[in-house]
Formats: sequence, C-alpha cells, structure tokens
Amino acid sequence: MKHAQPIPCDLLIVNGKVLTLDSQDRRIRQGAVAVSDGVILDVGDTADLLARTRPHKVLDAEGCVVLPGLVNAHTHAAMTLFRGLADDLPLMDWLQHHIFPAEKKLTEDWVYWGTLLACAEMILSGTTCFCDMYLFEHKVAQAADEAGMRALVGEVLYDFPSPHYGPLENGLRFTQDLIAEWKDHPLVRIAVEPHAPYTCSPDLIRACFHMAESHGVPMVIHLSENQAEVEEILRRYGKRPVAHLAELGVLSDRVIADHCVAVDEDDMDLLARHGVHVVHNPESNLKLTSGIAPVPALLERGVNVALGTDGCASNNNLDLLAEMDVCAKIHKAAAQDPTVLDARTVLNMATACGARALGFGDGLGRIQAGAPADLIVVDFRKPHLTPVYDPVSHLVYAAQASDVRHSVIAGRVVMEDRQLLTLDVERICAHVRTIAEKVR
Ligand SMILES: CSC[C@H]1O[C@@H](n2cnc3c(O)ncnc32)[C@H](O)[C@@H]1O
Ligand SMILES: [Zn+2]
Repeated sequence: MKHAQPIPCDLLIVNGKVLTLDSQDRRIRQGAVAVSDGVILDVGDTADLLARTRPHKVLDAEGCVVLPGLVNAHTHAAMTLFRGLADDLPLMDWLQHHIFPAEKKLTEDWVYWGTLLACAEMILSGTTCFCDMYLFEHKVAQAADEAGMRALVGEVLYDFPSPHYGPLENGLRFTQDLIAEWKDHPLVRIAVEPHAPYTCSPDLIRACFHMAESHGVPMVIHLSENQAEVEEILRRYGKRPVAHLAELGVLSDRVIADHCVAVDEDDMDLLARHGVHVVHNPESNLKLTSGIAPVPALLERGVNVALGTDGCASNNNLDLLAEMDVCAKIHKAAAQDPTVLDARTVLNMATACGARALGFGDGLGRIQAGAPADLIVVDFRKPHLTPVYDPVSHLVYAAQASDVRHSVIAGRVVMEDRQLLTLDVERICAHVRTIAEKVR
C-alpha cells in the first residue's frame, strides 16, 4: 500500500501540552502544533504529526504549555525610556509636571530605541501583539516590524502642538500617510488615536472618527480614566465623557476605549449598546490611584474587555502575566467575592478579547487550524509551577515572565530558549542607557 507523502511545514512544536482556548474545548491536550505560511496547519498527536509532516524546524515543548501569544491591548511602548522617572503621583500631576515636559525632548530616534526595548521586554514576557499610542509612530511601526511583532499603532492627536508634527492639521495628515504606507503590511496596522476627551476638542474627535470610518481602521482613545476627568468634561460640556462621545456620534465597534475606570451604569450601557471595546489597565490604574474599573459589570453587559499594561512610566513594566494576576485579584477584593473574574476569563481577556478589540480577529488568540500562528511556550518544569492541576490557574496566578521559553509570531520563531532572534537586547539596553542620560 502506498503511503501519503508528508506535508512540508515551516514549524512543528512537539511534545507540549496544548491549550487551545477555543470556545468549546478548554481541555489541554498533549501534542503538537504544525505551522505553515504564518498560520496553524494542524493540532494533534506528536507522533502522528511527526509522521504526517516534513517540518523545516522543530521546537521542543516537553514539560511546557503551548498557548496563544498574549495581546497587550494598550501601551505607550517608548515610555520604557521614562520607567521610574516619576512615581507615586496622581495622573494629572504625573502627566503635566513630569511626563509632558520629558516628552518635549523626544526625538524619533528615542522613540525607535524605546520601542525596541519595549518589544524585547514584551517578547520575553509572552506578548506577541500590542496596541500603541505615542509620538513618532512611524518609528514604532518600524521597530515592531524589525522585532517581528504584530501591532496596531497610531500617532497621538491632541489640540496642542505636538513635539513631532507641530500643528494639528499636520497630525491628521501624518496619520493618513501612515495608514497608506502600512496598508499592505502583514503584521503592522494603523489606528487613528485622539488622546482623550480632555485634550481633544469635539471637532478633533469627530474628525478622527470620520477618518477611522473612511479608512476602515480602529479609533483608540483614553476614556474616563479617573473621576477628575469626569468632572472636567462635565464642567466643559455638561456631559460625562462616555455620554459626550455618544453625543458626538463617535461610539462604535471600531472604538477601543482605554481605561473606562470612572463609568456609571448609563456609561456602561452606552459602551455595550455601541459595541465599544474596553481595555483594562489595572496596574496603571492602581499606581496612579485612578481607581478600579468595573470590569465584572462591563462583562455582564457583554462588553468586550481586553487587557493592557499602559506605558512603562505608570506600571512600571510590560509584563502581561503579572497584569493578569493583579487583574484577577483586585476585582475579587473590590467585589468581596472570590468567584469574580476567574482565571479563564482573565486569560481570555489577555488573548482572544485583545485580538478582537484590535481587529486582528480570524482566530487570533485561539489554537486551531487556520488561525494565525502567534504562540508561546511556557516552561512548567519549575518549582513554582509544580504540581499542575490546572495550567490556566498557573498561567494567571503563578507563572513569571522568565518562564516563557519560546515565542512564535505569524509562524516566525522570535524567541527560542529565551534567546531573542530578532533583537539584539544588549545593544538596545546600552543605547537606551545613553538616551536616559539626556532625559533629565
Ligand atoms: C503620546 S501618547 C499619549 C500621551 O499619553 C500620555 N499618557 C501615558 N499614560 C497615560 C495615561 O494613563 N492617561 C493619559 N495619558 C497618558 C503619554 O505620556 C503621552 O503624552
Ligand atoms: Zn495610556
């Protein structure tokens, strides 16, 4: 009898415990994942896939869990440059007296190196995809491309002159050019990103939304981050921030709203009704004492809630494993209910919900045939991950960044046995140290 020819594939991850995280099957199965042309070809038994495929490369996952890469749905990557520059302050004091003055010195070169550093930190801690808002975003896009990361990036837009593009008209034109320049890139996409209702006029927010609509891209905005913002927007417009955006006609499922801490029942109803995606950043919200976003109430209303770290100057790291742990715990304390935000819900927020919010749908965040091959391999052969009753529990409550062993983005191995393959981390750290000498 003639045997079928083995199918060539780019990569085979073998001997792992595969956490598919699909909607029906949350079981973990011992096995392998075959990858070809950037997507998952098959998930199955290791011996069977070794026999049926002819892999170009094999990654070992013995004693490890294979899961979808984490999605950091809100960050300002280049703020790695300002990590530890100003701590222990409330949001407005921190921004106006420390961060905005430091950002006046920013150059495109600083943003490029700060973002490379962020990409290194993110890959090392299991993130494969991020959403960014900052200045000189063409350099963020370039850095993400060089790191081989999936990213949704956008130039921040606000009413005052920007250290990058100067007057606002230039910012809108710059965003339009970015959209055109990156439209065919396989991993990097562009969003329109007005900063916040307190830094953007109604006309600017409307113009951003119309640009996002006409190009079919997401709009990202900080929204209702704390009570001071609510009071300021009430004073200016007689409406709370969410209602203000609703009145401007700019709430829709192409909107990604960062924070949504100070939201009331009506605000949450509006977010749910319009299909707005919310990004929860619990560590930044705790550190800036912005408060605790009502995530359980948002989820109850069916809002898609993703997870982000925010920038490194308000967190002070880009570690989504740590963010998941804090997220799962603070809501239990806030609700005085340990059943709130169980580990699976939080892992989903950090994977599939993030992918959906950023518009990278099509199976990203799941391990199934045809889905983009963004995968991480977490090494469970560690004292703090022993024994294993439920791998999801360990991923949320016990795993550390240094447990992430391999990382694959769109089928490309970007980290193998903790060695970064796309970035020279020593060189990046050395360069960022020279920039830091000029920050203060
Ligand atoms: C140029 S990116 C946008 C702008 O936002 C600042 N920023 C960083 N973190 C926050 C936050 O939590 N709320 C509001 N604004 C924030 C950042 O420093 C940039 O100036
Ligand atoms: Zn932010």
